Amino acid sequence: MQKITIVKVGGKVVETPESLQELLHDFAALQGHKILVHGGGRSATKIAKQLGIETQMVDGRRITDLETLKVVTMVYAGLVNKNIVASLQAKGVNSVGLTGADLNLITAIKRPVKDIDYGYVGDVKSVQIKELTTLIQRDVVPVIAPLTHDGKGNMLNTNADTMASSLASALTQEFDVQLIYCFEKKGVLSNPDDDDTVITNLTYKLFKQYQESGTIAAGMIPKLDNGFNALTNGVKKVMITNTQGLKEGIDTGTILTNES
Ligand SMILES: Nc1ncnc2c1ncn2[C@@H]1O[C@H](COP(=O)(O)OP(=O)(O)O)[C@@H](O)[C@H]1O
Ligand SMILES: CC(=O)N[C@@H](CCC(=O)OP(=O)(O)O)C(=O)O
Repeated sequence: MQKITIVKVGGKVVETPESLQELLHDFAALQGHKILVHGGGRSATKIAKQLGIETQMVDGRRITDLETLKVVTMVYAGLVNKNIVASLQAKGVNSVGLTGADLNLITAIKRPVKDIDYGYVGDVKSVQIKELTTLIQRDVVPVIAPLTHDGKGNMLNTNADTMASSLASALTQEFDVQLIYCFEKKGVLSNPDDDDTVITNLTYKLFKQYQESGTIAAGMIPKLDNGFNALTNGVKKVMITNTQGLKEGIDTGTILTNES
């Protein structure tokens, strides 16, 4: 089976031009088939503010009302995605920017309202990899924005970590998949205030213990849930790291493991 690397890059890296360029430089140097999934939550919040739209967050999660949906569609599928594609072209990487609506790649269901109404947020329903695989086999590098569609004509805002995990899981039908979550820290830390406390191998059991003690918190919880889901679904390797971890042949950061 051919190999593929899926890199997910988060909001803080995307938002700072220097760190984004460093990431794209390392991504461009990666050998073999690859996909970049990007976030951009912080950029969306900033542009919304400039447009006079206030961002509402509940427990760190965005409430996507109709006006916010317009903003995230413009920012994720437009500003962020196309700037990444242009930068990759400048580095000799022939890439194509896609959302989940393009090629009918990812359909989602609008999240049902329980205690909180998250608005136009999509929970992934299905991933169609046929057309994507054709592009990949032609050495095109897909750059994927965190948006899905509901099949009835509506775009939905979907968490970028979940998009990456769902894509990685679906692509195991055709490829040996490795998934790398790239963010601003060296990895998952056993002391969140000390960057030199990277947990090199993390089991699900240990993750839950750290979550219970509050050591692993906030955005790291859904990121790890998504990462372990991918591992369960047959993804060969899941790593959480910074841009350093992308450099060929270097295993830095945290590797998720099934062994206990
Ligand atoms: N134990 C931990 N180790 C590393 N980061 C942690 C930990 N606990 C919480 N975090 C937080 O998780 C955040 C990453 O989640 P998130 O902001 O969703 O990532 P992304 O930048 O990919 O969107 C980090 O910025 C960090 O503040
Ligand atoms: C539904 C949902 O959570 N959507 C996210 C999509 C962007 C994202 O995931 O960006 P980061 O990777 O930078 O956090 C949001 O709007 O914040």
